[in-house]
Amino acid sequence: MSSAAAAASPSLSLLKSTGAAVASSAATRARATLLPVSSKSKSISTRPLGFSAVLDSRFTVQVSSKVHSFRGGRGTRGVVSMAAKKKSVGDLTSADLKGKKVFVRADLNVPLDDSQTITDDTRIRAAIPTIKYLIDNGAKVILSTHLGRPKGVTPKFSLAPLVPRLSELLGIEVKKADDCIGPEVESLVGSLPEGGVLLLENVRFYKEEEKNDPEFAKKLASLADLYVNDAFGTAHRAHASTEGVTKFLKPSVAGFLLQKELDYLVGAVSNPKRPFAAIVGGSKVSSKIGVIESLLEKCDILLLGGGMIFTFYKAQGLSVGSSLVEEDKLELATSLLAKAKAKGVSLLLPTDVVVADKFAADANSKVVSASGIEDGWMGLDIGPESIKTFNEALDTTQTVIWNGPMGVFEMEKFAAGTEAVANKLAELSEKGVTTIIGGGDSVAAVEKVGVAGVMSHISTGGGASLELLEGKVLPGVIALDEA
Ligand SMILES: Nc1ncnc2c1ncn2[C@@H]1O[C@H](COP(=O)(O)OP(=O)(O)OP(=O)(O)O)[C@@H](O)[C@H]1O
Ligand SMILES: O=C(O)[C@H](O)COP(=O)(O)O
Repeated sequence: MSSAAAAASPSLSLLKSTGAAVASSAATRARATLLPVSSKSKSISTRPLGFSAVLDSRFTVQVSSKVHSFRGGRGTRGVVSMAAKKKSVGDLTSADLKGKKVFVRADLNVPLDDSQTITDDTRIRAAIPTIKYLIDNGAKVILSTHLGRPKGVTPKFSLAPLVPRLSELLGIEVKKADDCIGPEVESLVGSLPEGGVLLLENVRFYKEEEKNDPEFAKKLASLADLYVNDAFGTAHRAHASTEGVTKFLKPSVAGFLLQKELDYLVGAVSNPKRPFAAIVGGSKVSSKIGVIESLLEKCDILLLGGGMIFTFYKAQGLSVGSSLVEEDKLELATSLLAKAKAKGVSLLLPTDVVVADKFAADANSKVVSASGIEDGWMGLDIGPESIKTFNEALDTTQTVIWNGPMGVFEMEKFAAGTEAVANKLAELSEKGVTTIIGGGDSVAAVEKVGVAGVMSHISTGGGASLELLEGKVLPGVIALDEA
């Protein structure tokens, strides 16, 4: 049985009582979201986007002595810093590349099904521009990646299934080594022609990779003359092939994908066209604290969805039935709401939810107000009134970043909220709004809805994009040479 009886009036007074900017009507909400914006936008620098733009001073201190800080309205209350640019593969000409052995670290960690067929080749396609550029300029490409999290040599994590797709996309026959270091690899590298590509075996077959072992990094480096890091998805890992190797190879430069990811995720977020909205969902508030806190410093509007909202509801004194709640994060939820209020950020929590009588695709479900969740029911999606409110808020924006689904979108019954956000962002993107999808499940949702092609940027890194948005240092980026 499924009924969609939206309960009349959610307990907005409760939601408002701690200061969350949850307004009581769509019109009021629209005004609420617009009010803080003008005071903020005037004080933001209009520097061109570049991946040298960084989220906070921690990021830049180590890469440049030339750091400019901007202090302005609420959006820049944290220090938004700019550092000198990283050197890019595009800065290297055929004079630099012809005949040179180039170690390219990509993130080709793609999903494979039980028959070892690639089920999503996005990461392979994303790595192609850098490899092609190197091929076209006569370099000998030594391509390295990890696949999965193997413990030692594990046949199911071999890179062999990647070779046909890589060859097809590059239009050349890609060779594969059975190892990533050692005499056999050295001999294959020795016979690589200019414009040839050799794929090394899974670099995580060696435990030394994740330990960032200097001797292992040195062995990888000894294969090549210079280094290109295009593995954005792994840039948050200080591993031998992402960080260690840069100590032995000069120049060490950024690939085109890495550069594009940083342009969007760092550039657009630290210097956004305003109004700037962030949509944060996903299962738990604990895994998104850092990103929420960081975005509260920068955004004008914050929309929250997913399993985490029930911790916020409970912190407001609402009943949440058997919804996902992190009891030890109730105080934190209250303080995040207070922080949003103090910063003048328009924080919207869903005012209605889709509840189910069990966590299953065939559960009975109904729509209730945020204050109407009964015992025995769990919230698994945001409701139609919330979708409408979120859409109205998003209609006022110029930049939107989205991380984490609004509900259990893997089950059709609870996918409407996530799909509505995906469709809204597609519509806004077509109108010129900058739309950035921050990796992980939100990317899967956008692909499921079939609107991936229209977004301004879809990150290839789940964990890496989250860490970047939290303002954390990415070791794989820091280690690269400055331009
Ligand atoms: N109301 C809810 N109750 C329980 N689970 C939920 C709810 N809403 C969303 N989820 C689940 O949250 C999961 C995604 O959460 P997660 O925090 O991993 O998001 P993410 O940012 O996309 O993560 P990642 O980047 O690691 O994939 C989805 O599998 C979804 O089913
Ligand atoms: O899929 C990812 O997020 C990256 O490839 C990094 O993988 P890891 O989380 O196993 O380091």
